[in-house]
Amino acid sequence: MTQAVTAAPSRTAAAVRLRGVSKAFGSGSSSLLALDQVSLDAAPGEFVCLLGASGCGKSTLLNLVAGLDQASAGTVDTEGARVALMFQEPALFPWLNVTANIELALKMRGVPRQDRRGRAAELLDSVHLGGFAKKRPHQLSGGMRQRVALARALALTVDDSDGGQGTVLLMDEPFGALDAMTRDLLHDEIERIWRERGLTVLFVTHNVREAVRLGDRVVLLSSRPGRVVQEFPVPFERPRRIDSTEVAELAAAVTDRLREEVGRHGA
Ligand SMILES: Nc1ncnc2c1ncn2[C@@H]1O[C@H](COP(=O)(O)OP(=O)(O)OP(=O)(O)O)[C@@H](O)[C@H]1O
Repeated sequence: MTQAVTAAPSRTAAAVRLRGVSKAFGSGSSSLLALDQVSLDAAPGEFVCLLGASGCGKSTLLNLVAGLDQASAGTVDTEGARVALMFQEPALFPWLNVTANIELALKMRGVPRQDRRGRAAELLDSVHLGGFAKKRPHQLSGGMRQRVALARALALTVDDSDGGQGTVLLMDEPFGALDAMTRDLLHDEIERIWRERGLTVLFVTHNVREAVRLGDRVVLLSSRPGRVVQEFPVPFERPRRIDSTEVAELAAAVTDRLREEVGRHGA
């Protein structure tokens, strides 16, 4: 294996900082501890993948970072960053065309009416959907719908002062429902957009190879309750191929560790 290895850039501040975060659902004897004392940082511009068995609290963790839910203990800090969330289901409004779906997000972000059409066109160009502005969601493939969902997430974070720097994008298995070929293309796309916009990404997936293909770092969570078990830096040069030897080898090591965890908890 002769692939070049690049050192991770030195980073100082954190865009996302979790310290001793626990989350319990319910109370008394029926209470369920979903996250237990999770401490985790994502540096500005870092791509962090969260991996774990089903039910280990990955979505709960993203919801806490998004401010959609409150931690039972500990602190969640996003340093004033704009935070957007993207899910496995694109959840577009079916009665609106692609442009109108994006314009609605821009409206929610407070972009003046006269600027919305142009901004929506820019965002659609950036996800390579410039020719599909008038289509309704049902006229698009699953991969295209996820591109629209990505453009909409970016629309919710527009800020002219910094061109997108200072945005935290939370992605909850965004490509989980797509076929392998489409997913591969979208890996290239999200990597390009992440780079161009200097986004900080927290990316939840069940797919170990996907995590190694995309992440600067892969964070492995245990289940019941979710705890950080191990972090794997991914030092390989980008762009990576999901079927490359180096990705496969590291993914195998991560999978072994994941199996140990799943075995321990009987999930
Ligand atoms: N609102 C809720 N009320 C009660 N329990 C919840 C709630 N949300 C999540 N849980 C429980 O917390 C645990 C963690 O759930 P979460 O959805 O965060 O896991 P996950 O790792 O994202 O799972 P998956 O990989 O299957 O999507 C699970 O046991 C789940 O049943």
